[in-house]
Amino acid sequence: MGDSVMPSERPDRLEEACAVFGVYAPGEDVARLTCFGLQALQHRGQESAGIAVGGNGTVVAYKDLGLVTQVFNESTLSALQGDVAVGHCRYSTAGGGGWESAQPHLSAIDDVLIALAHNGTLVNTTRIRAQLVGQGVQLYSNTDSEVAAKVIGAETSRTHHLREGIRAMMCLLEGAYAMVLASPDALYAFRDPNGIRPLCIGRLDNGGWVVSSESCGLDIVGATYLRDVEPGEIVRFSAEGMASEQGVPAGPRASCIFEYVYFARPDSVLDGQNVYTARREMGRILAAEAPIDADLVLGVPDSGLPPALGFAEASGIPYADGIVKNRYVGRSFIQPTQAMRQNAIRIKLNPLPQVIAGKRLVVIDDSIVRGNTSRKLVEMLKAAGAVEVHLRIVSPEVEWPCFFGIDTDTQDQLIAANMNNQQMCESIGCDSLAFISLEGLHRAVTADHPGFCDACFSGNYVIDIPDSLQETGFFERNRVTSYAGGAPRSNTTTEG
Ligand SMILES: O=P(O)(O)OC[C@H]1O[C@H](OP(=O)(O)OP(=O)(O)O)[C@H](O)[C@@H]1O
Ligand SMILES: NC(=O)CC[C@H](N)C(=O)O
Ligand code: SF4
Ligand SMILES: [Mg+2]
Repeated sequence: MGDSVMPSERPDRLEEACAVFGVYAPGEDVARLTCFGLQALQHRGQESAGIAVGGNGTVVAYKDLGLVTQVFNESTLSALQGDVAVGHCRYSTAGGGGWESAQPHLSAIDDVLIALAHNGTLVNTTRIRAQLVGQGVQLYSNTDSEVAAKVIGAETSRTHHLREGIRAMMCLLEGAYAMVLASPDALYAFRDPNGIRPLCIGRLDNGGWVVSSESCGLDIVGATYLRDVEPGEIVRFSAEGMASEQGVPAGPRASCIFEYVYFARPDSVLDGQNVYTARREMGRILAAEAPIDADLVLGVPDSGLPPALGFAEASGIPYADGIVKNRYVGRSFIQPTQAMRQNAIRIKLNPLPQVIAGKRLVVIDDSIVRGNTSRKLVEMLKAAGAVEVHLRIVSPEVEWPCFFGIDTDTQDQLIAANMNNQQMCESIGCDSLAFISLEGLHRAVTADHPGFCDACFSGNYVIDIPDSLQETGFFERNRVTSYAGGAPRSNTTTEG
């Protein structure tokens, strides 16, 4: 295997983040609860789904390619009986898209199995994978996540303590990880030292425990939100209750700010901040930062709707439903043919000429990555009779790739990394284009901690990006440079 992050076959648009879910609840149908949790988190990844259940001295798993409801039915669920379960929905960032890369990944500790589910991307697995192979450990996929599972297995075999195995993995592997792990009799949850991807804990009425990427996963199974897993923390749920320890020291806090803009569901609360409220506030702030004279404010469904409401409130321009979304078209469920791909947005979005004809529109979307969505959308809106289309985007320009669990493409594909505002406007065909400022975005998101990752906007990566990944992600001119908004630091390290 080469680099951890797939260098080729990137998607056309911003993609998702993966979901993890875990339950410890003896006496409950833990697989069924996990299946419901995964359905609430389906927006985070649609390539594969899997559930592993621990009990009776072992762990069994079932996983396949497809959506949760395609993979699981009554008979697959009823075969998964136990006290503890972990589940996963995947959007691949490392390794291929085949069955063997689907999660959870199993690992053997002598004759006992464990199952691991991972959201995030690890940036330094190449050398560690080679070491594992050298030790005779068999890996079945080329994903970063399976390397983590096998490190935990190998280190636990050596030390005879699962927590030591998890701790060793946390010391060895760098990058973003929110993970849940099932053993035959306990559930573990742990998060990288920077807390990049989200992970929260809830409690069932009967005393069971639930862990979920987003709090909307707790809501669907009737669990009460307790708190988020802390950066570097290992939490264990078992017959002795909940026990916490610091696996590795916490580093600078860098929770993904893009979760609030696009990835997470609006009804989720991440680290104390509700996503809907943050999105509405982003719209308000953008209205103050980039005012425009227009007749109507439209949001691009779904994630553009709350900020459009905020923009309308702050600007006094009436809000209107002018774009209809086909809710049965998934994010990456049915891949269109090449010819259809050009028009993919038409499958999903359709303007309402009855509302927009003859009107000057402000159109709010969450992000522009390659610019394909906005270009097609503006064309459709003008064909439907809009006289002016002013695009307002509630994230700053995406100019840098993400190496922490999101496919934001390589720098040469990012429109804002290649064009200035006027060129983007011409390329997209809009009458004006403005993005929220980075400072404005930070002001809209007030979580219970001060630290966010905003590297895809600022180029300020909290973890050094290995040379091998820089070669696939960055422009030549941006390699081996220092940046970080006036606080220069190297973004270069040699893996290994
Ligand atoms: O500039 P681009 O490369 O086109 O990417 C940006 C678009 O990608 C996302 O939408 P997407 O259609 O993926 O999903 P959504 O329906 O959840 O908004 C995002 O909401 C933007 O609309
Ligand atoms: N989006 C994610 O979190 C991906 C998890 C993991 N890196 C994989 O590719 O399977
Ligand atoms: S680089 Fe962007 S998308 Fe990736 S973790 Fe940081 S803020 Fe989130
Ligand atoms: Mg969109």
